[in-house]
Amino acid sequence: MHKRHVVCSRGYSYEDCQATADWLLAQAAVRPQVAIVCGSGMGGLADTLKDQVAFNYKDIPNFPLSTVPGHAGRLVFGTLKGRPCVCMQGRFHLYEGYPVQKITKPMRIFALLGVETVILTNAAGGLNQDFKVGDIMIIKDHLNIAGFAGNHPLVGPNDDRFGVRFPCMSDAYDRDLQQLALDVGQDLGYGDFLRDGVYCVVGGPSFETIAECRMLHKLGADAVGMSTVHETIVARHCGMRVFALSLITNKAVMEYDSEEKANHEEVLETSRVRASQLEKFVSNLVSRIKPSKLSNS
Ligand SMILES: O=P(O)(O)O[C@@H]1C[C@H](O)[C@@H](CO)O1
Ligand SMILES: Nc1nc2[nH]cnc2c(=O)[nH]1
Repeated sequence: MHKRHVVCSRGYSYEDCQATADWLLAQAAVRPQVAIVCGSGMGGLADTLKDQVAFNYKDIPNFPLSTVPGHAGRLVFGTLKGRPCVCMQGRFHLYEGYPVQKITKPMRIFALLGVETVILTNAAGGLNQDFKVGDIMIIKDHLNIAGFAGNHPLVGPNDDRFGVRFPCMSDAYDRDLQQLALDVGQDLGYGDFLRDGVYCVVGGPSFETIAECRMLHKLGADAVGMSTVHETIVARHCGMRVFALSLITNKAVMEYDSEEKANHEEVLETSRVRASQLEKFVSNLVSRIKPSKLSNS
């Protein structure tokens, strides 16, 4: 009981999430079916929403703040090809010093807004040697190594109003949405740079050593990044469908004689180069997702 009180008082309780959702519902007329989280340098996606109502994170009650270059810190409501959406122009990462419950709180707020589908995007380093910089990887599964050791967003008292104590994750990434994304990619002529694979989350903020990259690749990861997995787990816990993609912004350094060095500038530059194609890809995907219930917006 005492422990529950401590967790609630930190601002992650059902009531805290509901208060933020109610505040947003009172400010914005759009009732979003789809929530989109923009990865590093991919915030331009949010600018493509029509009839926008946008909030700076600092003005939203009980919302975290973005601290990373390439993450603007705005929540944008609007429509994408006529579909009501909400877009996070900037996300939160463990390395910013936030507890994992805080960086995933927006997922719970989205569920309370009535969102059915979450689309997560990220920048990631390519571990799969067949991948090239600029490839888009549809995430089919993840490795949550920190989660094995207890740094997991669902640690703590479970509130059944969100979801069950022991949620299944073998279906974390919706297979129908993966197939739909492949179809969309083919239709757009993106076949040459569309891949699928396993994403591994690490804590960051340092990029990986050569030995770490080799280890993660041997463990089955095709790409490595610092986000997305925690959001996926919480979104699934709340019953939302998840589609996620990685833009391969750099090749993970796997050889000791390599002169390459991972850096955030390259990440942002690759995102900039692929920005308009990513926007097209996500907006076409959104337009082809079938809502499970009719929206009143
Ligand atoms: O928010 P994402 O996962 O796209 O950001 C990645 C991981 C780090 O925040 C940053 C490193 O360049 O990009
Ligand atoms: N951990 C990690 N995150 C990234 N985000 C973009 N590229 C990378 C990378 O190489 N490693």
